[in-house]
Amino acid sequence: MIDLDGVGVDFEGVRALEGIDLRIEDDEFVTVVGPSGCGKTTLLRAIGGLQAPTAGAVRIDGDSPAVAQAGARLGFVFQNHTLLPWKSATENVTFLREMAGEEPRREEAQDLLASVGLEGFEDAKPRELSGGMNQRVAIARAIHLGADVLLMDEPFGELDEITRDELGVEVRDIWRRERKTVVFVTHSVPEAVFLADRCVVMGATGRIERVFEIDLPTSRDEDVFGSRAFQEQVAAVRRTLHESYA
Ligand SMILES: Nc1ncnc2c1ncn2[C@@H]1O[C@H](COP(=O)(O)OP(=O)(O)OP(=O)(O)O)[C@@H](O)[C@H]1O
Repeated sequence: MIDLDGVGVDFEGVRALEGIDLRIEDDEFVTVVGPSGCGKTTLLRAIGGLQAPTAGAVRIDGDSPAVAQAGARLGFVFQNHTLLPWKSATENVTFLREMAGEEPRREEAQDLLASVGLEGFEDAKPRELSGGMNQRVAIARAIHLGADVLLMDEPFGELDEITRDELGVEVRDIWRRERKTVVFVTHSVPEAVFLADRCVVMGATGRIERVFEIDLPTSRDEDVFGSRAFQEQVAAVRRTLHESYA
């Protein structure tokens, strides 16, 4: 369980986060949505131990994020996939465990690559793969690391809309299969609603404006985008954002 208790972050004169109280249960898929500069990345960095809060505390199963990170319980997937350009897809997936002194588990890595749609690309280098394919490798890498918690910051931000939709469906499938806790930051309202069990809407002041329980089937495919339930919830989240920024 991830517990944020009164978390605030100040950067010399800029209040990026204020009074964030949020509890994320194990195996939950939580999205964080809001416009540029509202503090989404800072929130994710605070959860991941990459940014120390100036107020309040973050706990992951009772531990500090630094302890959780040292135990490889946190996996990061960022907009820029941060793969090593000279390594193959398989080597990029196994690399972090090797760094920790383990024997590479190539077969397991290749099964994971197949499960994210990359069968046949095991030996390809990042430059030989599209942006969406490289993000799939980065997701496989985080899962291979054995992290219980995936922290994803705009991982599809640079991809075209169709690829984003496809990857969204895949990430939900992976999440269901692997039983991970996911915190996923995006500025896309439809993406935030499609992926989430709960969607956290950030307000202009670096605060949580509202948390929506998303009422959609657990198993979701592209058909969800056309459903009335989906469109109504997208509209409700949009209304909250517009009210907050009015
Ligand atoms: N290292 C830093 N030093 C100073 N100010 C910062 C730093 N990091 C973030 N900020 C400021 O904190 C606020 C929140 O930034 P943050 O990156 O968390 O927003 P965001 O919602 O993720 O934006 P985006 O969607 O553009 O990535 C912004 O005003 C930003 O300029």
